[in-house]
This record gives sequence, C-alpha cells and structure tokens, in this order.
Amino acid sequence: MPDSSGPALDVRDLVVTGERGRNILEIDRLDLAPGTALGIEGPSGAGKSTLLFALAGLAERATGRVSWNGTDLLSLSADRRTRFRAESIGLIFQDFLLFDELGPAANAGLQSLFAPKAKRAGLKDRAAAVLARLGVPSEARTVASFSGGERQRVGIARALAHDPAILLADEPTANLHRAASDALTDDLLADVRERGRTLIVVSHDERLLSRMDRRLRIADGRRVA
Ligand SMILES: Nc1ncnc2c1ncn2[C@@H]1O[C@H](COP(=O)(O)OP(=O)(O)OP(=O)(O)O)[C@@H](O)[C@H]1O
Repeated sequence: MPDSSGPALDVRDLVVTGERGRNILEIDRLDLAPGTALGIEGPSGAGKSTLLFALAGLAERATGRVSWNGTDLLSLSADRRTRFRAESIGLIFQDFLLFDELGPAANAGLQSLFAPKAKRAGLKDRAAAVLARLGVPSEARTVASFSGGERQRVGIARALAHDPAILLADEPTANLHRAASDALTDDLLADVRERGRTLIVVSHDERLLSRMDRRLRIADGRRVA
C-alpha cells in the first residue's frame, strides 16, 4: 500500500559553486511528488553528481533550498543534516567505501552497529535479503577479493538495508551484468510503486532511465527543457 507520508522534494534557487567560485550547478526549481522515480541524465561534467550530492545535503558551497517534506537540508546544522540523512536517505555512490576486512553481510549491515537495538535484526535481515536478491557471493570471505560489480552490489545492499524513504543513486547499474541490473531496477521500482519511496538516479543507462516516471536532463549545470 503506498505510503503517502513519504517525502516530497522541493528545490528552489539551488546554486552550488566550485572551489574557485564558479557556479557549477544552478537549478531554479525542481518539485517531486512522493512515490516518484526520477532519472537524471546529461553529458559528462554536466553537474549530475553535484546535484545528487546537493539533494543529500552533502554539497559544500550550496545555497538555496533543498527541502524534503518540509525539512530544508541547507538550513539545518551539520549534525541535524547528518541525522536526517542517516534516517531517511540511502546513498548509492560510485566509491563503495567498503571495509575490506569485513565480509559482504557485515559490510551491508554496517548500520546495525549504530541502530537502536529494536531495529538491528530487521536491518541485518534486509541487508541479507538484498545481497541474496542481487546474487552476491555468500561464502565467508572478505570483500577485499570481490570484483568491482560485487563490491557495488554490497554497497547497494548497505544503502537499502535501513529501508530509506529517499534513495539517491549515482550510476547504480554501471558495473552490473544484465540480470543483476534488471533485478536491482525491479526492486528499486517496487519500493517506489508499492511503498511510496522516492528514487532519484543519475545514469547513462537507457534501459534504466526508460523505466523512470520522469527524466531530467542537465547540461552545463542547468536544466535542459
Ligand atoms: N569542488 C569543485 N570545484 C570546482 N569544480 C568542480 C567541483 N566539483 C565538481 N566540479 C566540476 O563541476 C562539473 C560538474 O561535475 P559533476 O561531477 O557533477 O558532473 P557529472 O555530470 O556527474 O559528470 P560525469 O557524468 O562525468 O560523472 C565538472 O566540470 C566538474 O569538474
């Protein structure tokens, strides 16, 4: 059953500047209803990853408004922003930041170390379910010897383990073979359709983009009509 209390995105006059003060992203307005899947596309260097970072409240030198269901990330203190992210946002980014000395289940269920006791078992179960669904090797070895695609899937399982209301993904299918890519897309969209989750993906993968509800093209740091 759709969860209509999920977050809606409201971006106004978002400007992100680079280290030398140049505007690398300018988005006047972006609204997203709860339960929507948005694909972001555009040429290399267009500002897609910068936008995703800004939507997670991770962009340095960002001004304007990035509001999720009435909470403007840019006006929160760094601590509160971190807390909001931990509770509500799942991030699938390119460098997977795995702990090489841990196995896939421990990496994917990492947040259980910090979660309230009542949530730990559910988090580990969900991490294990996503790993299995994406076909990650389950034998007891550390991820140090995993391939790029396997590491990516462990990172994805970690992002999904705490069941976030908002999922932001940068090229989530880039290193995946067709079957894993399709399974991941199906799972992400099931969360959107059945549970009112909000999904935003940056991708060059037409197969993935074509399944999104909306698409946003960016070039030179701006929306293209
Ligand atoms: N901190 C920074 N200071 C200055 N310029 C930056 C900074 N971060 C990113 N840029 C520049 O801003 C532009 C947008 O970068 P971004 O990574 O968002 O592009 P992208 O659309 O995700 O590209 P790709 O598809 O190649 O990953 C690029 O020209 C990049 O070099």
